[in-house]
Amino acid sequence: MPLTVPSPPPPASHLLHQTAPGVVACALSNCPESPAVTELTLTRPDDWHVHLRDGAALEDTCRDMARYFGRAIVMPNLTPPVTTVADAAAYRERILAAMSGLGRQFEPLMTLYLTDQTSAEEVQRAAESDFVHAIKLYPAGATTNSAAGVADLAGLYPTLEAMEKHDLPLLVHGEVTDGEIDIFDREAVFIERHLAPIVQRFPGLRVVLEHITTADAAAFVGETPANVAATITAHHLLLNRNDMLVGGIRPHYYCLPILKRNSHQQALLRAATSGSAKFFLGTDSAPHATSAKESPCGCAGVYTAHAAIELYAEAFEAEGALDKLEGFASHFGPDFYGLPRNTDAITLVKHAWEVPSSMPLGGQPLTPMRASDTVGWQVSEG
Ligand SMILES: NC(=O)N[C@@H](CC(=O)O)C(=O)O
Ligand SMILES: [Zn+2]
Ligand SMILES: [Zn+2]
Repeated sequence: MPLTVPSPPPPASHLLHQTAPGVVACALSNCPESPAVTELTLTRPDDWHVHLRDGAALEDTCRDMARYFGRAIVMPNLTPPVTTVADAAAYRERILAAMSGLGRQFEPLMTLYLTDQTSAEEVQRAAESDFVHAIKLYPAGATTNSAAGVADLAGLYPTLEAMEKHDLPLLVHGEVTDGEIDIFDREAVFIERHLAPIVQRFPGLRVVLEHITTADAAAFVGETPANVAATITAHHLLLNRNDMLVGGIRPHYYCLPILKRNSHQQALLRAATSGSAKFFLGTDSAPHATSAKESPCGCAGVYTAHAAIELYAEAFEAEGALDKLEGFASHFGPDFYGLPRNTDAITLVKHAWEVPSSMPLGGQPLTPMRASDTVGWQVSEG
């Protein structure tokens, strides 16, 4: 008599179809019971930190951004920076004009650039406008176009008080600029010296620590109340400093805050895939012409807008956490900003495609992330 071998029970961590709407198979990439996910439908995502630049570049950055993102928090670090509601209104019109030929619904969410001169009246005007959604703090000299940033953080307290009162979120490039502090430590030192005191002093202020790069930042945000959140980029999830520096220096991976060691990358992956609503998608896609990156003094910034959600899908897939992508990419950002979630959807398919070696940026060549290499996911319906 043949023996009937009962099929083994599914592994405890088996993620069935129903656990995430749109996931067509087990979301564990190495699941022995079920084939890997090949298709994923998500609520339309938004990008909560992007650089669209200005002038001729806008047409190119907007084209990539409007492919499937519904909205984006647009960084104000132009030259000169966007410091007033009137500046933001004019910049928004330029973005909408660049978008107009694309036949796409896309909403730019504008931000102001905080300076030592930002007044409580400007904060109130921003809060009362329906298109300025946050104010961005760049410590002076910390990153690209930050020369006009804040020199004296304590001097800003009246402005932060006004932001807390009007419930206008503070976005933070969290790095100290002190020449004594090693570049790899600048985020952790900023948190200890500046961010922790701000969060303590203004408990009602909504704060987003942007593009976090360290275990220290993930832990700080994880431990604070719900008014403090963080964005995480795709490149900080996919890369660490070895990718940038071993076997030759790769200037296209140079960004700020700089890529950290592998243990920090692992902490970011854990935070992004944890399901915590405090961590959400912000690409920090930051285009610079190839000539400005491949230079004796190259600019900081990685361009990912051409493949953003696809790169995040790779990172989440490698963690066996594709079922956590929708919360991170499409739910937690609007929830934090007090905006409705998008109501339509996009579909990603597991299909490798090649990124061009070069893309245009306002008439100049730009080298996108994964240039001449493949990305494993593709948006099939935007
Ligand atoms: N991230 C970067 O490396 N660069 C950004 C600025 C920023 O977000 O810090 C840029 O504007 O180029
Ligand atoms: Zn920054
Ligand atoms: Zn940025």
